[in-house]
Amino acid sequence: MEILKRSSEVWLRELLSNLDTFWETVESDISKNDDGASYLIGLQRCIFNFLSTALTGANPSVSPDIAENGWKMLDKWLAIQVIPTTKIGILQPFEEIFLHSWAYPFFLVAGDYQKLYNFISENAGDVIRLGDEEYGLTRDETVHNLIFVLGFNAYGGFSVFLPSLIGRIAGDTSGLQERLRTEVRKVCGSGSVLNFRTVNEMELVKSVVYETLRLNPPVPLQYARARGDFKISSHDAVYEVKKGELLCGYQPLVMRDANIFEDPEEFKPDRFVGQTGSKLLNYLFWSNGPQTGTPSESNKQCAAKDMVTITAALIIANLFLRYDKITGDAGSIKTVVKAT
Ligand code: HEM
Repeated sequence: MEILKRSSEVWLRELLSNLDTFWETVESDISKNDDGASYLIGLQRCIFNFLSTALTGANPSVSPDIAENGWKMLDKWLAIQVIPTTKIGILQPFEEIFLHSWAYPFFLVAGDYQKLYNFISENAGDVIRLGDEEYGLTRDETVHNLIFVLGFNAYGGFSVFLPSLIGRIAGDTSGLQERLRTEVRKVCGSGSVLNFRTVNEMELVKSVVYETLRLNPPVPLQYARARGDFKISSHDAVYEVKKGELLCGYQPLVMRDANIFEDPEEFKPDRFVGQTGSKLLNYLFWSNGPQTGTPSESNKQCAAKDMVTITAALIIANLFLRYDKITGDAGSIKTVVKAT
């Protein structure tokens, strides 16, 4: 949380400059390919460069190997951790036997991990000093924790979330793009620039972010072991939970609760707009807690709960300052029409 607070100035600058590079690459790829261009590699590169600089202060541009391959190193490190819990959908029981039955050994990614370790250790001086002076952490502890927050929480989370957000917008044919564009340009017109304050005024943009997280929570499962006996209530029943029992929360089910959300299976861009809409934020749980909650050391809610939604809103706003229209899906962009 301290790192997030300290990084707020760098955050916006790094996000926007890396997005410029990303969209320039997409434009150049589209111009070479009539069928459109896959953007996932460019997006991951963008997210990695932006987050590494914003969170740790280590800018990948100082290391050609990390700038070129850092995102790939994290992908492999993430893969061996999440494959045992991820449904692939191939023939059972082989998936259970071969993919979900053991933890993968660290040596498979040890070389790349060491490169990331050295990069952070050599280039994240301010944050490492902070860990030492304010929190009594050794260099080793700080670097491992930075790699985890950067690689798993931040890079992993955005790598899953952003394709579904971009795909939702690029694939829309209901007129949503026109409405988003109008809102963004109204707020950012007449001399106002895009920043945390102006993006906060964009009600529809924020609602689209929330609605995407409601229908496609990037981290669908949460587990926890009860620390004591307690009772948990649903709309119509109360369940007793005993100390030590393992609980599993499945977000896609929770956030399609028909008692709370009208037409729960439908993507409604305006769902969270206005006073009635904002009450629904009490039931938006993508961050392992309600959107109206506060992450703290005494809960397990995503430390970057607000940064994630505001960053996603900035990405949409930036898109509609740059383009009038885009078409594509969660993996590729087919066409872009530059802002007139
Ligand atoms: C789209 C991006 C993100 C998503 C979807 C996401 C989602 C989540 C979720 C679901 C949890 C709870 C995990 C659990 O206990 O089961 C969590 C925890 C956490 N997230 Fe995020 N997160 C994102 C981005 C970030 C970023 C950018 C940071 C950077 C600081 C961050 C830092 C954390 C931390 C430190 C925790 C652990 C909190 C604790 O255990 O007390 N997350 N995140």
